[in-house]
Amino acid sequence: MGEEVKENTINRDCSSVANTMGDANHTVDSDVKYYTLEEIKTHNTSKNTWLIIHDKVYDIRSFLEEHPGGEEVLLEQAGGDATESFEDVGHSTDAREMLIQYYIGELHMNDRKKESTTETLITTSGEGSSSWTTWLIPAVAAVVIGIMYRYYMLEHKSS
Ligand code: HEM
Repeated sequence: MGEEVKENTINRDCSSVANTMGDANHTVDSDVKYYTLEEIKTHNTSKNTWLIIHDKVYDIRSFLEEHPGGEEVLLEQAGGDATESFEDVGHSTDAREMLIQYYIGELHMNDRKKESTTETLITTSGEGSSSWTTWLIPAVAAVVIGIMYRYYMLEHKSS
């Protein structure tokens, strides 16, 4: 009981923080609860099990015994980000749809990884430079061959 009251207070605090974050959230749905990583980490036992998958927070306490992959794997990830292990297994569409039942909120914006944005930037710039060299090397080669051919023809004519 006491814990529930505490959680509600934290949730309200978090969503008010999220509401003040402005453009980072685009339109902020006031019904969505935002949880900090610090709070999620405290839900790491078999009686109190939260997981993060793709920046969404799930309370999977009631699902532990039902999980076809066993409860151990879930408990290993409890209180943390299970996105990678969840994806590594290659869960079915059914498994993904099941997640909805356990959804309780979102990972706080400040605790989300920014890696994906960096990766995209690196990939984009990498692709850009590779397409540039793709046409430059054959173009230079064609010009050099053209000049060599011209010299060869001139020499051939004069002799
Ligand atoms: C709440 C999150 C999860 C849900 C709803 C879920 C659901 C399911 C379902 C329905 C299956 C049956 C196969 C399928 O339909 O894909 C399954 C299998 C499996 N899951 Fe999960 N899973 C969750 C999280 C995880 C995590 C975090 C891990 C790894 C750490 C994991 C590991 C496995 C493994 C290893 C199997 C294969 C079991 C087998 O084929 O013997 N699952 N899961």
